[in-house]
Amino acid sequence: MAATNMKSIDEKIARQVVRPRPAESHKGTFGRVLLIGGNKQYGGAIIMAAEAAVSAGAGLTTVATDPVNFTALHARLPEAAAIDYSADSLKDQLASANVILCGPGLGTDELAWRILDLVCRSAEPDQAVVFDASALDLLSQRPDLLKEMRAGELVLTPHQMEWQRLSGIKIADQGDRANQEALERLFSAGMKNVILVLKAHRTRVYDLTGEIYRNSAGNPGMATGGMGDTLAGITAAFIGQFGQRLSSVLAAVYCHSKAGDDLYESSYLVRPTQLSAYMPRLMKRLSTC
Ligand SMILES: NC(=O)C1=CN([C@@H]2O[C@H](COP(=O)(O)OP(=O)(O)OC[C@H]3O[C@@H](n4cnc5c(N)ncnc54)[C@H](O)[C@@H]3O)[C@@H](O)[C@H]2O)[C@@H](O)CC1
Ligand SMILES: Nc1ncnc2c1ncn2[C@@H]1O[C@H](COP(=O)(O)OP(=O)(O)O)[C@@H](O)[C@H]1O
Repeated sequence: MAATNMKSIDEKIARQVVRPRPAESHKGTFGRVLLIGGNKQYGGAIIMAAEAAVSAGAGLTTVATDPVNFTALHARLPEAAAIDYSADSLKDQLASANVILCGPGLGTDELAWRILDLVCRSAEPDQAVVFDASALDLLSQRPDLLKEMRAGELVLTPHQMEWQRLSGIKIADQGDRANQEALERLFSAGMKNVILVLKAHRTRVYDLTGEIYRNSAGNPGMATGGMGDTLAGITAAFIGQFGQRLSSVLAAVYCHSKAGDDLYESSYLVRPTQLSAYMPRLMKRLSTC
């Protein structure tokens, strides 16, 4: 196992990543993000993820979902385009995206398996893939799919129960050494750009170099369904506009929790949609002073 070294995820990292926008930029500068998920039961999950992606600065956002969610998505988020995730056009969308987020509210039925298989097989080295929620539950039954992926960057964002399913490590035993070893088992030796975001009260981020990062922000007001979908959307947007880099993921983790902390100062709980709405102001502050 590689040597371990703990670092803090704090405002300094976020400030280095969230820089002022170049004057001559356009929507294409900030990434094409494709979000896949939202079955008939969990349309809210992919809508929250998409709202987070748009609010965190994704240049172009497309949502591939069950058509039953189209009206709600268009009403809630006119900035995003929508396609049917069971249609052949998903292949074209997968080919043209810079960042693919797969999983929020996807479910675990046969269609979900087909979609996951397509994402795993089609991702190219110039693309980043973020797996969250249902996609992680499916991958816990077929972890071999991960080893075959060619994506330039692969980000897994499990909470502790999802990580238990994927790694086989019980929540009580999820120490740094065990987590690192499980990550190394899940991926081929040659894969470099793999990032594990293990969500909890103090989220930890691991990569295959042995570095470990511990989040310094976050609060119990964020313990609300949809908060992880929101982090996944912010993460995809940050990779899309700031690049396929570990620092983009660390900044996303920090900004998500810092936004939660700012709102928690005057509110008993933090709704995921409020957190998303606050993101542009937080990013402006981080980028300017
Ligand atoms: N409005 C919506 O449509 C929502 C849909 N969701 C989707 O629902 C699907 C299944 O999610 P479920 O929440 O039912 O099942 P999960 O598998 O996500 O969670 C199962 C249980 O794990 C436990 N757990 C233990 N440690 C935890 C930790 N550190 N953080 C979070 N949970 C922890 C919790 O008690 C939780 O009820 C996913 O696809 C997800 O995206 C959720 O994101 C919630 C909101
Ligand atoms: N008590 C807490 N302290 C700090 N952060 C929290 C707390 N509870 C939840 N969070 C954060 O909220 C998010 C919850 O993610 P997740 O459980 O996947 O939600 P969902 O599946 O409902 O979208 C994670 O980023 C987690 O770190």
